[in-house]
Amino acid sequence: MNEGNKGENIVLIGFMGCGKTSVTKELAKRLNLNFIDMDEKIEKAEGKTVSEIFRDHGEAYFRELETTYLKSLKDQKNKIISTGGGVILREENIEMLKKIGVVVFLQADVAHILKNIKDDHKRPLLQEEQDLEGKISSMLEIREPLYLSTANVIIQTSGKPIKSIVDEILAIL
Ligand SMILES: Nc1ncnc2c1ncn2[C@@H]1O[C@H](COP(=O)(O)OP(=O)(O)OP(=O)(O)O)[C@@H](O)[C@H]1O
Ligand SMILES: O=C(O)C1=C[C@@H](O)[C@@H](O)[C@H](O)C1
Ligand SMILES: [Mg+2]
Repeated sequence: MNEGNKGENIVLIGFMGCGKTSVTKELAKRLNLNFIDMDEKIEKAEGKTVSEIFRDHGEAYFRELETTYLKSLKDQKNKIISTGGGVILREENIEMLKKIGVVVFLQADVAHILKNIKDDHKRPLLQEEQDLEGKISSMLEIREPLYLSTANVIIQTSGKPIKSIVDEILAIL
């Protein structure tokens, strides 16, 4: 893998519903490596879903858990790591992500994101949103520059099947 050693992990970042978890699992299968899904690990450690953590303790508490969990990944090697969509909101997280592995940004447009999340109510920041499309657009406006400046590799995912996205990542790395 290029990009120096960087723990030889692959770290996937991107907006909610861009496909991080699905691509991570497929990449891990193809490379015969283990994967880590940060949201799933935090849920397991807390014994609650992400939505329940937001409901019971608020977003700030979840962000602390996210940073603490990220710190615990510093000695990981040869893993495919899927992050939460908001992991790039903290500068200290960005610095850690860059050290942990090669960072791949799955860049999706609003239509692709909307299609992937519309029947799924597990994302607290989008729950009970009347104008889902408008909300995604305004969040993307703030987050896109952060994803872009964190990433070593950018992959367009809109309209592509998971397998093609994985093929593209493997061709680049
Ligand atoms: N390229 C794609 N083509 C078709 N379906 C997709 C694609 N990417 C994701 N999906 C579907 O969209 C849904 C959300 O995908 P996934 O959970 O992988 O996203 P995520 O980026 O991990 O989201 P979150 O940040 O909320 O964890 C899943 O049902 C998945 O099967
Ligand atoms: O984009 C976000 O801020 C989030 C995305 C999810 O992966 C979860 O980490 C949580 O719902 C917050
Ligand atoms: Mg996910």
